[in-house]
Amino acid sequence: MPTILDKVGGVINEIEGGTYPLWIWAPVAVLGLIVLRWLTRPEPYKGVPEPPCPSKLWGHFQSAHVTPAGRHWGRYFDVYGPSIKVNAPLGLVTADPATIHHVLTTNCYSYTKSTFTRPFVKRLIGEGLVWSEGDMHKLQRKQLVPAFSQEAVNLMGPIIRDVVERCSDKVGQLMDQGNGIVDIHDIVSKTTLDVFGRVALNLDFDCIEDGSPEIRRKWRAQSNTIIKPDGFKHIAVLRAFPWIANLPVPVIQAQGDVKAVVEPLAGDIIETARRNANASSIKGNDLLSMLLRTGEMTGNRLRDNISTFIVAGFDSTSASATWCLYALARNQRVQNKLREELLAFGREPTEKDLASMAAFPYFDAVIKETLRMYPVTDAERVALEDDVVPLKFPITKPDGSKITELHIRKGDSMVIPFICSNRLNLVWGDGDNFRPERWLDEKTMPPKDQLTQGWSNLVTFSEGPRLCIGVRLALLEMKIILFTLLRNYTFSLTSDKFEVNGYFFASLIPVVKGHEEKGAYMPLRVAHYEG
Ligand code: HEM
Repeated sequence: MPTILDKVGGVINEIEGGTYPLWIWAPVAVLGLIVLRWLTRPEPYKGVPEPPCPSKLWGHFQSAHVTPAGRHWGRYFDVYGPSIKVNAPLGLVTADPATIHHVLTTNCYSYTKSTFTRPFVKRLIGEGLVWSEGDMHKLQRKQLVPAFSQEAVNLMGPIIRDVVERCSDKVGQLMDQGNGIVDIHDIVSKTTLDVFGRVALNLDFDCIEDGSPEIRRKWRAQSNTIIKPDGFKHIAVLRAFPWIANLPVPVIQAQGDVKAVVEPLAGDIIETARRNANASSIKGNDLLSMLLRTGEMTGNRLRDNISTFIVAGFDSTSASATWCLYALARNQRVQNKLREELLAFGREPTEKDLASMAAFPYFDAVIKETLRMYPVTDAERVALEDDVVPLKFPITKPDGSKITELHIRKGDSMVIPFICSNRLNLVWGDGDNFRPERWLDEKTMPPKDQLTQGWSNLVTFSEGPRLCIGVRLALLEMKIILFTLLRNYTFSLTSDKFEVNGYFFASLIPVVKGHEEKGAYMPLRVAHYEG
């Protein structure tokens, strides 16, 4: 009985007027079908404006990398609106709130981190919550969420205060040693690393007193390698050929160095706890103790998540607090007004006071404005299936008609630069201005339907099922750091010409003009607050 393949082969043989064996015509037919499908595929993101490409060789990579964070895409959004299209592998670059909501919330599990981002995340922090996708993510999230409830986070308050008091004392010493100039980025990042040692593992890294040099040196080395002007080449090559991520190239594998230090520490503690105690007798308000008590997550998964919390939590929180102190140093009026409010409170605020912020309207506004202006990360996604995404801001075609939604094909990628979304001039009017007052009067805020739907209508902590799990912890820690330092010290710029720009690598790294060789650096003039 002739099969369908024999029949197709027969037809081809008839057309060709010859007789070809199956092993010749079958691959030719399959290849032909693939080429035909490829040639007739619909154009990705049809109708979306495509700004000129700055480099034939590097596309937008080089310019986006060497331009301070947000400015490369931001200036296109000012001209073309918040949806633009660029060459693969980036695809759609969007700050449109409706698209963002659809991708991050409504249809979150139909979009995954890209083939570039996932191996990078795995090397950096392991196969924990940030790395996981789909059902695995839902399960891990369910197991971990109780450890990040407001109640659980409030219990971490005393640990954070203890470390931050040490930080405040150290700032005084550094001030004396450095003629009043202190690298705020360095001391705040040591502080948050110490906080995370304690709140994640109940372990004292003692970074404030220059302990645990290995973790600090490795983190600094890897971020400073990537933010160098030619660091984009590593990223561009990895994006084009994601399989390279597995090669034993030092600059690539260095991205796993911090995990390599943290993981054995977490692994040892988990193993000791498993051997020595029954779960209910484990004491401590740190994340590991809490998770060991619930017993829902064990072994390597638990270890990878503890390592995830440290790496995802310490640098993002430290960068946010550092940018806040910088913004206050640039805006003395705001700093004075804020300090007045903090001192007027008259007693030590409890964790509850800090969580509600009802007593601190201006502090609340300053924190929101900092996290609007300086979101420390952004997102990339790849569609797992064909989809249609809505646009809040329709695209006007040359013939005057409007595009109100975009057709996405399986495999299409997109970039969501959070910093541009939070500063979109179309929405905020003066997106690049640090103006906490905008949060104090709802009438001066943009309409809600033009904003994203994450924490405080910002996308800083993402939104939807993958909203940052550590948001409450990050906010409490930031508030304790700022409250403590502003009560004791004043901060100002070192000179009128001081210029600092942010560059992305795992967080928003401050780089000072004229001191680029130092990498991450934020020198500020610090003095005791005399009252
Ligand atoms: C100001 C500080 C912080 C900012 C701005 C921030 C921002 C973010 C953002 C934007 C995401 C989503 C990433 C994505 O899906 O592509 C995220 C996820 C995450 N963050 Fe944070 N984060 C901060 C602090 C923290 C802290 C303190 C922790 C502590 C453990 C933490 C742990 C995580 C984890 C585990 C995820 C993955 C959540 C999931 O996929 O379900 N973050 N964070």
